[in-house]
Amino acid sequence: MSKNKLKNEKPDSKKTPPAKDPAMVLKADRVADVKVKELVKDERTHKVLGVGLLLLALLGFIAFTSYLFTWEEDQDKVFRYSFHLMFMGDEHVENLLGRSGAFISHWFFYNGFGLACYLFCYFAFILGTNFIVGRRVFRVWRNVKYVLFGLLYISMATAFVAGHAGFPWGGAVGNALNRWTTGFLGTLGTGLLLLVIGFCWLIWKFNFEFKLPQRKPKPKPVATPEVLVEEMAAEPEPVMEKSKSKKNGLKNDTGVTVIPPAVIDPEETGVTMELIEREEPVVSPLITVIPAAHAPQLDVLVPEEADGPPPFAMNDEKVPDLEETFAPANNRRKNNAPMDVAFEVKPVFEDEPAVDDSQDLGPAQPVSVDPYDPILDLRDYKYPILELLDQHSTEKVVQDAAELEKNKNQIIDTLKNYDIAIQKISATVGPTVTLYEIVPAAGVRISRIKNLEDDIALSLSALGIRIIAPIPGKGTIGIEVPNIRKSIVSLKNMLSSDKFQNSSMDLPIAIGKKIDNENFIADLSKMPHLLMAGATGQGKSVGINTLLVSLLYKKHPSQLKFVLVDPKKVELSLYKLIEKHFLAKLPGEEEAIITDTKKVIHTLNALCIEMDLRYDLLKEAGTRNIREYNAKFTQRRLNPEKGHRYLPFIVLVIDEFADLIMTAGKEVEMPIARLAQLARAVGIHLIIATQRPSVNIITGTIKANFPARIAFKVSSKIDSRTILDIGGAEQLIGQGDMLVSFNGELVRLQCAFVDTPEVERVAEFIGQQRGYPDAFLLPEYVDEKDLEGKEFSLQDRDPLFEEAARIIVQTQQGSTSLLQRRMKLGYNRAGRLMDQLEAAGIVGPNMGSKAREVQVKSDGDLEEILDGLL
Ligand SMILES: Nc1ncnc2c1ncn2[C@@H]1O[C@H](COP(=O)(O)OP(=O)(O)OP(=O)(O)O)[C@@H](O)[C@H]1O
Repeated sequence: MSKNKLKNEKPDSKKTPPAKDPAMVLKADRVADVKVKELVKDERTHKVLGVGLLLLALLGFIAFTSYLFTWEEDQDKVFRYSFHLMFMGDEHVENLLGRSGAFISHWFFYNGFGLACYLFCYFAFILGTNFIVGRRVFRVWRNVKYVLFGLLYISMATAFVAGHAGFPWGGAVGNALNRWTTGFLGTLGTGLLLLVIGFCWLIWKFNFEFKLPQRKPKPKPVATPEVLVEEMAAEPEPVMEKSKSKKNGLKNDTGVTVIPPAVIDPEETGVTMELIEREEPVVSPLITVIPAAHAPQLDVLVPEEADGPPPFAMNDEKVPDLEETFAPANNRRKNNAPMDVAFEVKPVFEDEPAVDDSQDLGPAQPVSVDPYDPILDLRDYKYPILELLDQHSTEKVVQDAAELEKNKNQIIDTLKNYDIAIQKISATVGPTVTLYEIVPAAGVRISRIKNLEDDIALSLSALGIRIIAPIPGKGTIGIEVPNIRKSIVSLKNMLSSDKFQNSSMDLPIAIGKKIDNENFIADLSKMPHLLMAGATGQGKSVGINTLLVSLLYKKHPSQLKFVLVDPKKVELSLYKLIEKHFLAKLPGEEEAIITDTKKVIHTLNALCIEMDLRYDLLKEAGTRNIREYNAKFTQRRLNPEKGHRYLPFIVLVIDEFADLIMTAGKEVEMPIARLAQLARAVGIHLIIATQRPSVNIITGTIKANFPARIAFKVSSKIDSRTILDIGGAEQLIGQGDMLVSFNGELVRLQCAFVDTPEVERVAEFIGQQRGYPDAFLLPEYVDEKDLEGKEFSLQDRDPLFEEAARIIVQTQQGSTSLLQRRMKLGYNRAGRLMDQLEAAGIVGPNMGSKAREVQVKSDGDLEEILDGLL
């Protein structure tokens, strides 16, 4: 004993007296406590426990089965020696598991539950499996209930059937239950009770259908229109049914509920799915892509168990098998610590295209219960088809095993240099970068890794490394490393995805793919405005085209209008082809795409007027937002005679914001800030892009009102902070590599790519169709300065004077806001008109909040007055 003590003592223990200080004792206790906790939590402990339980299940099974054949021979000895039998070396028993097998199985069978004892083996098996696999393959609580029920029912039933046989079929428990119940209900009653319980259990489990033979249906009377309407109302809308079926499963003809595989939650159902049951993985010469919804975790380090082709591809000519690929790694394993770390490559996610190329992409046309449908004006309008877009190179993500292996080792080695041990590392290969997700060994603080962020980045020193410590919502650390072979994300693929096709968003924009290759599709109307920045040549213009084309594929010209501001004069000029369908402009303007700063100011102010007008309309209609308003309007509950109209969404796009702020400063900033603050509810949304994300361009006022921001690669960490409030965008690798900050989350995406010729084809496709007679006209804006100093006289009266006079006399309402709405005017101009009408004697003086009195009562009188003014 004393030797052991000496062994455990540290070399310098002679110098340090044994710690008697209570604080130190406490501390030591805490350390021990922490160690025990870690040990309990450690996944290796769980695995060891799992193996132990499986062994127990197997041993129990062997002992019980052997007992069935040997109980007669061994029973005597067990009765005689009881548990001492196990320790009596000279006693021979017949049970395959020897004396302990004989005693334990006797105890379980004879004193316990008879045949039902096998349920204990079953329970040890499911617990063991759960521990080894590390998740709930079987639901424990449900199985506890089954086992308890089974123990009681089976033991009693077997005791009842076996009667007074020598073998303990139902064990002591079964016999006792049987005796009591037979005394209580009699033998017949007990038999019936057991039958009924068994039958009920089967019904509960399998839910049989009990059907009486169907009666011949009576011929239906011919449906009257009312009956038809009722039936239609009772029938769920097909679109609704589809979305419902996604969640809850779909009833088929046989009444069986079919749950799509992706919906089955193993946690929920206790069912695990195997790859074999599902569609074949998509195999390309470059890579095996397993759609994520179909793919459970795939551990590539177990090649013998991997079914089907390997998840890697090495190069175009040669696809070696996994054993070959990992041979050098395995050899190194003996003397290289990094190899001990579990390494897992996550399968690549792929969205299934929902439609074929030639399909019309318009949203499902809602069944209109109301005669008013905004799209009827251009009822023949065809949504652009996917064939107009190109597939850019291979879309398949390339997983290069050698590259993954090399990076993984470098990461492990680097972290080892900083004394950071790793428990597990997994890799998710995205289109441009691979995310290595690291689970640090127990006891390693994430904050330590965070502090070492710069050093680690330096040691890994590849261009574009970004460290995320910790990954939000997980206790892991992410290291993003650029791929040697990057893949382009074609907009075509994103637009054909199920997610985009079936989206019910108001303004869906396909932005790009996440690192796990999931399509990132957002609703601009929820964002509700977007700020984009990036140094020149990093993918901003492509990004803007991506957003615009996404919207063009999903919206009808009656539902959406763009206001395009392009100070560079070239970027957005392609869109002039769709002027009569999708563009908005100021009245009297030649060009819809605005390139001149002065006109930008006018347009922004006109948009502010449109916003105010829309708010008036919403208020009058008693609605809170554009959706409610338009719904009411299409139901014909709003009177167009009173100025109500269907409101399309308006998206303002400014391609180079820096130029505008430099030349016009506050004049541009103020209306933009106002729109950004208020325009969301009335369906006006802003997308603002800039090359120079400096603080004098993206001012506090602007930033505060643009919660959604996109950063392409920028030139400095400061720029990244200006746009995202955090560094990282300077580490991006360009060509559409981007960070999106939205809803408080920062996501790295590869922007979807759409080339200029594709945009041109889409614009031509739309442009050659019948459009509206003109672009959508914004309200007129008259600069205050232009009017200042002009003495009012009837000779200088507004060109709209006569029109205003007619409206006032026809409606007999002397209201300024009526003029604003009906004539799409700003408040100032409508006010001026009203003053002129007063001067001409058409309306009375201002009466505060009440409408003015209309002094001319008939059209005839008005014409006389107007003639007199000429
Ligand atoms: N999403 C993308 N995927 C692949 N390549 C891209 C992507 N976006 C941009 N690129 C490549 O980068 C080039 C420059 O992109 P883009 O013209 O959009 O840059 P920019 O930031 O708008 O530059 P500038 O500000 O000078 O107009 C493109 O011609 C294309 O080759």
